[in-house]
Amino acid sequence: MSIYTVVEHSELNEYLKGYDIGTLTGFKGIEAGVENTNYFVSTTEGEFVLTLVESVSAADLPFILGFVAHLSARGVAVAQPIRNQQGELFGELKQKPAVFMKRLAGDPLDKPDNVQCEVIGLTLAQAHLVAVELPADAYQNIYHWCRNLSEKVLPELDEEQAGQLAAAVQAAGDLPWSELPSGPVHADLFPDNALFDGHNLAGLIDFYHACSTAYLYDLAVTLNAWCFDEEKQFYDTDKEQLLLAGYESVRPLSGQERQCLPAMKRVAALRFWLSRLRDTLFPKEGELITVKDPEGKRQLLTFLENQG
Ligand SMILES: Nc1ncnc2c1ncn2[C@@H]1O[C@H](COP(=O)(O)OP(=O)(O)O)[C@@H](O)[C@H]1O
Ligand SMILES: N[C@@H](CCOP(=O)(O)O)C(=O)O
Repeated sequence: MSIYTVVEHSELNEYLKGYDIGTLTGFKGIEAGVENTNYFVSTTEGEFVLTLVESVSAADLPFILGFVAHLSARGVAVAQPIRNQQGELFGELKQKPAVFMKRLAGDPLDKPDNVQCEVIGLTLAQAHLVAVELPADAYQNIYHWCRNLSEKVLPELDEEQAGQLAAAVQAAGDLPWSELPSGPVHADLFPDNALFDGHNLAGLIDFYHACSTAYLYDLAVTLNAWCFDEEKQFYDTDKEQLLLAGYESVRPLSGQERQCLPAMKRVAALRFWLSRLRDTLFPKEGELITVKDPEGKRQLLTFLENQG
């Protein structure tokens, strides 16, 4: 559980006065999540999720929440952000940017099945098609991001891991980033960021990694997260084929994207190995904090490197 910032009843009551979503009847810290503080909030008007955003600054939120609001308005299955009485998508509570979203009915997935993989592939492609309508603001060069973080992390690693990390960062720089179709993407579409009710997708959540970058990177992150079982060290090719088929039923990959996909899956593995290393080696302070094991992503990278 990650609750970095504790909110009192009176503080939430006061904050709710800036919204037209009823008065407070109850609230509870959420026992999942890694990077932000989340509460389930019940009011006389319905069920909501309050997020105190810890992972990005307020300056990033117009892009992130504008992207989610656009997806929602265009009918992509995402949690709907709530505007306050000033028409803004976020305010401030406990000196943190604070966001209300409608609470979705489903549950986050742990181990997705084949049908859920196909559904997520299709939904991801719908998001990419609609994202094309937005300006590609907040461009993130994933290679530079990895290179910068690797400089901080490398001195802490043993020789073998440092060698693997440095080689993977160099390989990430070899991809033709500027030639690949790019736009706003989720960038963290793990199964715990998709709420399902059986095979019905209630919606995608947690857009706080959203940025503009190659759509293929977003697809690679999603493939790795949905098809690789970190405990069993098993990349499920049936799931991969179904996820890709779902995706390409809406947005077929170009020849270049298809050719770059194996290398991009290695970049995606590297990206999350690095962020988990950072969170383990340099933990944030907080009341109750979940840190995911970096080793699973290093093993995924090794698996993908051995595949060639
Ligand atoms: N709109 C929503 N509807 C229902 N549950 C939600 C919603 N947003 C977040 N949650 C719950 O909160 C948990 C943590 O949210 P998440 O955005 O993944 O946090 P973090 O950014 O800290 O990783 C989710 O796993 C889910 O249980
Ligand atoms: N998905 C990332 C961690 C980011 O946390 P999230 O809860 O915001 O998705 C990982 O698995 O390393």
